[in-house]
Amino acid sequence: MLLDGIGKRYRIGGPWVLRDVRLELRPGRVVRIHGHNGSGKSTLLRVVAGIAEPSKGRVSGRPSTGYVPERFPPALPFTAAQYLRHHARMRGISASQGTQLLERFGAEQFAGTAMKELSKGTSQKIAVTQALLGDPELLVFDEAWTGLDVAAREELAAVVRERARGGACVVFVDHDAARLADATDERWVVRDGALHTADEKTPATASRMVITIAGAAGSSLAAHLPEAEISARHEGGHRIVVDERRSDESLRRLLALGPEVHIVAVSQAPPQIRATEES
Ligand SMILES: Nc1ncnc2c1ncn2[C@@H]1O[C@H](COP(=O)(O)OP(=O)(O)OP(=O)(O)O)[C@@H](O)[C@H]1O
Repeated sequence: MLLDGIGKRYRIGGPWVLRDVRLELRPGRVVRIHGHNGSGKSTLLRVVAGIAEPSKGRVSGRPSTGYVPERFPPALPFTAAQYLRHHARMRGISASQGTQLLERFGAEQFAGTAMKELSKGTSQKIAVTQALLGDPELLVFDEAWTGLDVAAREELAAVVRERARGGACVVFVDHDAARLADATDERWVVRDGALHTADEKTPATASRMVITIAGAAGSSLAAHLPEAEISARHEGGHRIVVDERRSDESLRRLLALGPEVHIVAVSQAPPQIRATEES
């Protein structure tokens, strides 16, 4: 499947959430999408899943698709089993796969429970199960692991590996940087509406940059730099430590603060400064 020149905004004249995105999704690939909160990851996944229409550009070669949305519709007027049977019918398959998947995720005892009475984690198991029904060639997971218990999280990772080995393409967003780290073939970052290839370094060894600032930068500086990991006063100014992949963004934000903020130096941080997580 190819997304070509994709632009997305939610209203005419509104801001572009995605601009000129090109992404080729190939069989058997596990593709991770990174990005800050609000950068447009879910928007991109909705376009990939075919739930949202792009405002610009073309999507071609769409295969059969299963999608786990970031928020599963609550309070549906079905039991879990009825809901899964309905999806199975729409995909022209027997309902037995739904039952097997529920067993695999440890949720078979909730088949007869009304969807609106399910716990958050069990609802998520149903969301994941419906996406997997019929072995779609493309799986789109927006925080699909969130809310699952440990056993189900491991089971879902195993399913992803199996499906990818079987030729499915899996595109996912997850807050846990370690999720499927060993199985991920491609990493992309949504930044400023554009899609960038991600640095291949793992977060634990990613480089840090130190930005030294002189001038009237007050204690509120950190509020302007949400991506900064450390912000400390230093000889009449500040020192900011930031993941090198976010340093351009920090520099842009600092420049936008005006002439009283003077950037004195930008340098590599010593190796003992490590990232602990990323989004
Ligand atoms: N239905 C919508 N209508 C209008 N604006 C929207 C809609 N959905 C998302 N947006 C806006 O699009 C931008 C990107 O949102 P999106 O949910 O795609 O980001 P995200 O990277 O998935 O964020 P998060 O990590 O917080 O889930 C945000 O500015 C958001 O407010």
